[in-house]
Formats: sequence, C-alpha cells, structure tokens
Amino acid sequence: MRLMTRWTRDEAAAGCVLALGAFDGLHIGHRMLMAKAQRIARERGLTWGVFTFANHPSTVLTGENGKKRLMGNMERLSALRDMGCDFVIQLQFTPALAAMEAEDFIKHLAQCYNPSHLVVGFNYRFGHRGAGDYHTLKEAGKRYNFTADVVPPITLGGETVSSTLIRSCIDSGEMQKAGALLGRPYELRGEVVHGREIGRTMNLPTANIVPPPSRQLPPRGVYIAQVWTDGVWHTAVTNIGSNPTVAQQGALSVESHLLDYKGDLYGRLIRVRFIKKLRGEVKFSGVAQLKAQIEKDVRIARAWEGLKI
Ligand SMILES: Cc1cc2nc3c(=O)[nH]c(=O)nc-3n(C[C@H](O)[C@H](O)[C@H](O)COP(=O)(O)O)c2cc1C
Ligand SMILES: Nc1ncnc2c1ncn2[C@@H]1O[C@H](COP(=O)(O)OP(=O)(O)OP(=O)(O)O)[C@@H](O)[C@H]1O
Repeated sequence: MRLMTRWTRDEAAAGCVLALGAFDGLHIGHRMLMAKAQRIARERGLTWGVFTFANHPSTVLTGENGKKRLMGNMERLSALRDMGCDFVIQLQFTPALAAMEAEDFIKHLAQCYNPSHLVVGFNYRFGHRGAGDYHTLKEAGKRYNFTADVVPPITLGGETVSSTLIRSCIDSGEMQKAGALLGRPYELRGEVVHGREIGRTMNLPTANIVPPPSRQLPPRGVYIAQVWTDGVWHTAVTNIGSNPTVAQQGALSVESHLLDYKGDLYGRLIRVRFIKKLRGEVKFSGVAQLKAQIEKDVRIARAWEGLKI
C-alpha cells in the first residue's frame, strides 16, 4: 500500500477508484463504503484508494482542539492495508484547504490523482463552508471525466452509524454499543510505562499506558478488557483513573492487570480493547479493601472469559 501526503500529481493513481472522507475509527459504515470502492475497482480492473486527512478537519474548523480521535493514524493505515487498499492519500487539513472552494477542491483532486470513479457517503461535504456534496461531485464529474457513487446511510438498531455517535457511546462508557458500531471493540495502544509499582505488592501487577491527549477515552472506571501482547490476546481488568486510594493527586492512567500472565511488559507495545464497563473508580479506605474489590473484578472477568457474554 502506498501512502501519499501531498497534493501533487501522481501518475500511478490515474484511473483509480477513490473513497473520500474523514474516516475516523473505520466504523462499519466506513467499511461498507470502502468495500464498495474495492468491489468497483476489482470489477473494472482498477486500483482503489482512500482520500483522507492526517488531522481531523474539526481541529481547523472549530478552532479548538477538535474532536477526540477514535484511532491513531498508524493504526488506521495498518487497518486500511489489511482491507486491501492500494494507496492512501492522507493530507494535512490546513486553513488554506478549509478555505478552498468546492470547485477548486474537485479540480485539484482531478489534476493530481485523475480518478475515474469516486465513492462517498450520503452526508459527505467538502469545500469552503461544506458547500459541495455528492450532487456537486456527480455534476463536476461530467467535466473532469469521472463518475461518482453515493452510499446510503448504514444504520444499526435504527441509528445511523457515525464517528460522532461512537464518541458519545465511549464517553458514556457504553463500550458494547461502541464495539458494535465499530465492528470491533474500542482499542487504545501504547508502550508500557512504569507506574508506582504498588500493584505488584498486592499481587496484582498492572501494565500502564499513556494514550495521547488527542484520543477519545472511556470514562474513569473499571472494565473487562482484552490485552494484546506478542501476538496473543489476554483477558484483563483495566482501570482508567487516578488511583485515589493510593495517590493524592495522581495523573490519569490506563492500567491493565492481565489474568494468568507472568512476564515483564515494560517498554512493550500493548493493545487494550475495552469490552464492558464494570464499575466506577472508588476511593477505598485502604489497600486491603482495594485489593478485595479488584479480586472481585477479576472473578467477573474470568466468568466473562468462560462465557464470552
Ligand atoms: C482492575 C483495577 C481496578 C482498580 N480500581 C481502583 C479503584 O476503584 N480505586 C483506586 O483508587 N484505584 C483502583 N485501581 C488502581 C490501583 O490503585 C493501582 O492499580 C495500584 O495502586 C497500582 O498502581 P501502580 O501500577 O502505579 O503500581 C484499580 C486497578 C485495577 C487494575
Ligand atoms: N453510516 C454511514 N453510512 C454511509 N456512509 C457513511 C456513514 N458514515 C459515514 N459515511 C461516509 O463515510 C465517509 C467518511 O465520513 P465521516 O468520516 O465524516 O463519517 P462520520 O462517521 O459521519 O463522521 P462524523 O460523525 O465525525 O461526522 C463520508 O463519505 C461519509 O458520508
């Protein structure tokens, strides 16, 4: 899979099928759209690619920090590669790009990548103040020699799937619903860093990661989780919080106790998948009470592991 990060003419892309969008999280709606782009490309013997942005457009459009991300760029690129994508055009969304008129945007797209077909969703907007939509694309295609397809809303349980809906599920701890909309459990990745090393004194060692501030975090509390390390998924209990029982003003940490795992994880890359929220974070009167509660959390996770409920 090739990665392009600039608006430059790319002869190799000529004639391709292109899927356009912000594509944060690669949820089941995004995947349906991409499956369509891939199917059309394969039927016509063409390559297919994704046109997207390295930063979420909201980082420029809202003037604040923008929407929290459901996926890091590396994670997204590796998922797109696994989906069989031939190339990704991942540009920086800048104020200049936000100010580009819809017609100019199409002109740039046509001149740089010369696609023969575009695939967008029903609510895709582009150009200054979101003036362009799929009608604009279809019309412009007559002049720039491409056709365009629009994907109708993909829904789940009567709701239109969207990155916004998934963010709000994660924000309220509805991890099972978030997982259903994503088509996989919500995941954070990171290198295991050193904590206070109190966990091991309770016989409950934890692997701590520090997700980037740009990532959407589930609310503070304890979760049944799965942790990936060295190619194996382990059932785990994960706490997101500041450990009020043992810390005065602890920083927020994401720490997982892997069931039935012995080994040194410091410095390793782990993936933490959030399956189900069990409870909120509690300030216990002492370490003994905290330990008893975590052991209870572990028993629930073990029962889940047996049943996979
Ligand atoms: C499953 C799980 C649940 C936890 N629940 C709480 C909690 O409710 N209250 C709390 O103060 N700390 C909680 N903790 C955090 C512990 O205080 C922390 O793991 C312990 O102090 C070890 O920290 P360390 O990794 O910095 O050594 C929890 C940790 C885990 C793994
Ligand atoms: N549920 C869906 N059904 C069909 N197409 C979709 C769906 N969700 C997104 N798309 C399309 O996928 C592309 C990427 O859209 P985008 O990343 O803005 O998705 P989104 O989930 O709607 O995000 P947000 O909630 O942040 O607006 C667009 O072409 C969009 O129209």
